[in-house]
Amino acid sequence: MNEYLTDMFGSDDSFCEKEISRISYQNGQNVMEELPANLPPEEEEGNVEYKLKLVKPSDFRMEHLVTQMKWRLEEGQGEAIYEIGVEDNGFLTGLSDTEMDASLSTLKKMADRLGASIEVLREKVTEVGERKRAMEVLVRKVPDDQQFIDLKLAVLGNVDVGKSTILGVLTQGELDNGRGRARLNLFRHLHEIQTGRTSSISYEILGFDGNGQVVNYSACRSIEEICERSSKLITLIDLAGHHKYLKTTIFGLTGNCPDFAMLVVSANTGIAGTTKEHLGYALALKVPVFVVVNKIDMCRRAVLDRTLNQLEQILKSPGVKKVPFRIENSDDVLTAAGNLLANNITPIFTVSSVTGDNLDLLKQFLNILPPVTPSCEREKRVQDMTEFQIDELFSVPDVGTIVGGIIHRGSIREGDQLMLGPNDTGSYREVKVKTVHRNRLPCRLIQAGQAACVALMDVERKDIRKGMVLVSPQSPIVCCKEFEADIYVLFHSKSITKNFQTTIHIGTVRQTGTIIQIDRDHIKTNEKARVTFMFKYKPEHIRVGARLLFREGRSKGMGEVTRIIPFDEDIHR
Ligand SMILES: Nc1nc2c(ncn2[C@@H]2O[C@H](COP(=O)(O)OP(=O)(O)OP(=O)(O)O)[C@@H](O)[C@H]2O)c(=O)[nH]1
Repeated sequence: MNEYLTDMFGSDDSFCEKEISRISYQNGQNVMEELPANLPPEEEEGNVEYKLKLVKPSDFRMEHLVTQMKWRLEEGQGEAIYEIGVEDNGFLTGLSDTEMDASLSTLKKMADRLGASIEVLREKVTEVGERKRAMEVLVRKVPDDQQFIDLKLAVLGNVDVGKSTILGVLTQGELDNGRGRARLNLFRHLHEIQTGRTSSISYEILGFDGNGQVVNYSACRSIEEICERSSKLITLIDLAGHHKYLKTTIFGLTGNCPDFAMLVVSANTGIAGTTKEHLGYALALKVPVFVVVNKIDMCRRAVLDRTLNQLEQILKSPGVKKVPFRIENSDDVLTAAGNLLANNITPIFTVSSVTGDNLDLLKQFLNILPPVTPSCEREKRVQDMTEFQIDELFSVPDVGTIVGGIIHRGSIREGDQLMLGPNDTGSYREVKVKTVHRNRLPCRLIQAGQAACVALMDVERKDIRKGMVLVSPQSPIVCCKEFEADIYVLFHSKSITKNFQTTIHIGTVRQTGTIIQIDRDHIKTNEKARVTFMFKYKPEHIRVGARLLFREGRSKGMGEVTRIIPFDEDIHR
């Protein structure tokens, strides 16, 4: 973390101007070059496979090809990219039409054997001498232990930029009228309909079928139907834009562990209000970001260019160090999705929710967004002891108490015996899982990384609070009221000393805490320190290595938990 990120959180709104004068930039140009004529050499690991041709393979070779496809799909958690007509060193040799047709037919047979679908993403035609073609194909197969491939996407941005509207348009399949029509069905509370502002977190889903076609409410009547028809499902987490709801927004971001964040900016107002702060939080939590500039129907080209330039300066600034990449066509979408994680690219879309301009590019991008966690890491977490973090509570007549949240480790099945806690005195109690639901549908099993709802037997709602966990009975207890952390102050008007009180966010834990020890007299903006925090009210279940954010008024900081001081009830009496 360096000092420039503090500009994201500081109260100094002249940041953009300062940055513009500090950095030279190529006005309006994509920093990425055009897709090269050749690709980088094939990598052994990962989900991308190069195949020069797949013409009439022998039975023996076919077996090998199918096994290899299965492995590539596992590497990509259900998605693999095949580059046909490309040599292992990345050279785009290309194939004649007949060879390409035969290769695609073999690829289709291989996919059929595994129950996977194929979708051609793009084609390159080389015209030097004889006409030759190379193709990029997406192979998708929902892993056996999953109902669909799923990703979580947090939607961030200032108030009124059109976050709920974009979600409404994507999930309902109907354009907006510029006066709030599309966002209407996303609101949860009466006061939200009255003010038009999102104050709580709402979750929407957008599906894609095996051919990359959108599956949403335009053709489906229920969430069940969307889930059934989708092979990839994106959960869109609509977070509030207004400053007043910043705590809820941070909670949504830390508690939901999104795979990606979509920062929405209004073309006519540019970087305003909470935009920089939202971007800063996503960066602090290391969530990959892409930007959607909305409402392009409302402004002149010059105004849009000013917004884009402003954005590019912030993204390129030393604290952010991203490569802004404007998306203008389908080719850009594929380049951006392929480079998002490895090459620090931040794609910038320019759309209108009223005219629908470029929304097809955004949908295409969402369809091919790759999974973030490497498959080996995911597998390790699935095998680990269970830990489910609670971020929502419901009481349903005839069912009882239901907890919603994310399973970070292990798996949960109906009938499992788990420990629920910590309560106010730091203890955990045995509970039995009645049923498990994902996307409002019952399911057999949930696994690490998934968001789900778990109905518990014989537990009263009043005995549970957000931030509690469900863990395996064998799990080591990591409950504490005091913990050590390395912190970094993003903004404080003076200096932070011992006894400083702040709201601490760690995953779904949100509680006031006090610095009771600090390894120096005081810390100011841009400075680091090792501190000991003490929660004000009750012990919490947290882990070493967890990222934390703290915020009080205009003071903001981030850090990492380095040591847990195990909670001993007697000491705290
Ligand atoms: N002309 C035009 N209006 C839009 C567009 N997108 C959204 N709007 C309008 O902008 C207003 C604000 O949209 P919302 O979706 O409520 O904004 P929001 O970012 O979700 O706001 P918060 O929930 O308060 O954070 C509504 O009246 C929309 O109809 C667009 O592309 N063009």
